[in-house]
Amino acid sequence: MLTEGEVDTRIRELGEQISKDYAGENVHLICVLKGGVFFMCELAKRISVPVSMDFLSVSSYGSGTVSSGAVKIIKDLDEPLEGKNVLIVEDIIDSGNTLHYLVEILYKRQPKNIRICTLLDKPERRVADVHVDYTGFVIPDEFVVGYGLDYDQKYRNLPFIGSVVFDE
Ligand SMILES: O=P(O)(O)OC[C@H]1O[C@H](OP(=O)(O)OP(=O)(O)O)[C@H](O)[C@@H]1O
Ligand SMILES: Nc1nc2[nH]cnc2c(=O)[nH]1
Repeated sequence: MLTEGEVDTRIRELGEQISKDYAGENVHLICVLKGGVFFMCELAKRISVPVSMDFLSVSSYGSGTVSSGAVKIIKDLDEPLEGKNVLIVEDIIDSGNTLHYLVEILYKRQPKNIRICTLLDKPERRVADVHVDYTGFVIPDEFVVGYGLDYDQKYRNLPFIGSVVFDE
């Protein structure tokens, strides 16, 4: 769907935009594991203001076989967020549930502000409201892998974004 060159060029552009927007400030990048890790590392290299980084992992609350959409933190951040310019870095926003609930949880830690940067956005699938500040690419409703995104924990290491064709 997207070549390595297209992704790299877009990440460079996002880094430039973020560096302008945070000029004179620090930015605290938060990676949502595992998928966000490749994008965050590449993005961090393209940001010219001082950067700090932290990592968390979430899982969804299930109720029977149906998920409520809400998430819980299963690996928390190492550092407090109070007074920081927080930029959450994600590989993809799909239903929006992960970020909708995560932002709600993290705001309680009194950051100066929280913004969201995602490499990919599938707006057609949105069910929860999320304000996205930086988007790499808006993509159609197809299942994608690569650049951190997995299929059954595989293909995260592909340096491009591929669309998976499932057999009928
Ligand atoms: O907008 P949503 O519908 O909530 O989906 C987006 C979330 O799904 C993916 O994570 P996943 O749960 O696959 O975990 P992973 O990053 O460890 O693969 C992705 O990295 C986002 O965190
Ligand atoms: N790997 C992968 N994970 C997702 N999570 C939400 N949408 C997707 C997708 O298209 N691919």
